Amino acid sequence: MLDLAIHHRQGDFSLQADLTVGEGLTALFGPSGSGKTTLINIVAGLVRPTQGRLHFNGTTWGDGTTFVPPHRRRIGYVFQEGRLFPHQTVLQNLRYGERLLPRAERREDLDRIASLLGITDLLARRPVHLSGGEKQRVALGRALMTSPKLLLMDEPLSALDGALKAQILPYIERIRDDFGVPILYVSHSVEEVARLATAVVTFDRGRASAVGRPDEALATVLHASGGLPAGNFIEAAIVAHHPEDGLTEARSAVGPLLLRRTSLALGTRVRVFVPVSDIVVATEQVEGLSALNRLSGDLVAIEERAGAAVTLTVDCHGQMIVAEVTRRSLRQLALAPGKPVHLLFKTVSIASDALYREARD
Ligand SMILES: Nc1ncnc2c1ncn2[C@@H]1O[C@H](COP(=O)(O)OP(=O)(O)OP(=O)(O)O)[C@@H](O)[C@H]1O
Repeated sequence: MLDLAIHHRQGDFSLQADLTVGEGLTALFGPSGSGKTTLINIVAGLVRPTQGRLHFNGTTWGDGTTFVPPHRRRIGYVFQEGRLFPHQTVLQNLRYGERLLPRAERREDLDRIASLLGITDLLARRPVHLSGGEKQRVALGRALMTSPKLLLMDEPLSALDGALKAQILPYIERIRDDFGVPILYVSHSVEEVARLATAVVTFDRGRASAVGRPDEALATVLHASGGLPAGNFIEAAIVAHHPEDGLTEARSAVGPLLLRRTSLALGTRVRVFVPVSDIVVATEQVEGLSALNRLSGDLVAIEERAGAAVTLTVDCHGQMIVAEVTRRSLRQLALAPGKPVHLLFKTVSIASDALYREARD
């Protein structure tokens, strides 16, 4: 467990963070320049905070009197662009991480890591002969070969295009699920965070907010930023498959959900992303509509935005769901806080890549 309370000033920028980070993958999420990299550099010992304390699993890494240098923290660090040693082979790059450790502390097996990351056939190559995605997998392997107690990943996928990203995501999921090492993961990408994170710390102009659930943190951030694709993350468990209709049924706190057919096993926990733009708002139960998903709740907030759009927040059995209507619909439906509403959306509108497997049971 990582426990920190720090204040750091660099130039005009100041960072304030008071957090406890547990196991799993904790995403550090926020706009450019909000302090994410500064925070992980402080955790790594590469930047010494102006003030504060940092403890890891009961050991003090830094406070007013103690400062544990980076190489004694047992941290694996994966950077945006890999930073492999260009003149060494993949095997030598992997062994490098291991050589930093006394023999008795080497826990990781090279064959296992190479196979986990799908790089066994690349061991004799030099980085110049690897694709971007392969390089990043080797960088992940090198970090794991140091038998780290904590992994830091600073936008490890941001230099890769969409298809390569999609190839690497499952490897990061495996590391998260198989290694039992806490991961701090810096990202700008909602999709990455939604898929990978078990917890999220949001950053806003140097202020790191407490660790929260991914769906709540992301919904709040998207809502506040007005960023697209704004939407709702609904946590659910797969309860039935209906192959005859090509549908999968899931149960969630907001009600039953019908999804496009997936091959996930019954009981698997998923996060379903429902874009705001896909939700239709009704004040009465409507029949004769093709939308298969219907949630009910009470309107709790109305926020008029620039242009024609109005954002509604609806309390559906305790979870806030955000929807959007036009000003005209707001008037015509006489929407007001406290009014019961129904939210309808089509099953088919849930894109397959918006269905995320939950990290842990
Ligand atoms: N050595 C430094 N001296 C002064 N200011 C710095 C230094 N390093 C970073 N900064 C400033 O601190 C702020 C936070 O930077 P940081 O790299 O932590 O942000 P970030 O959230 O990781 O951004 P990005 O997502 O773009 O990587 C920025 O305003 C940056 O310009």
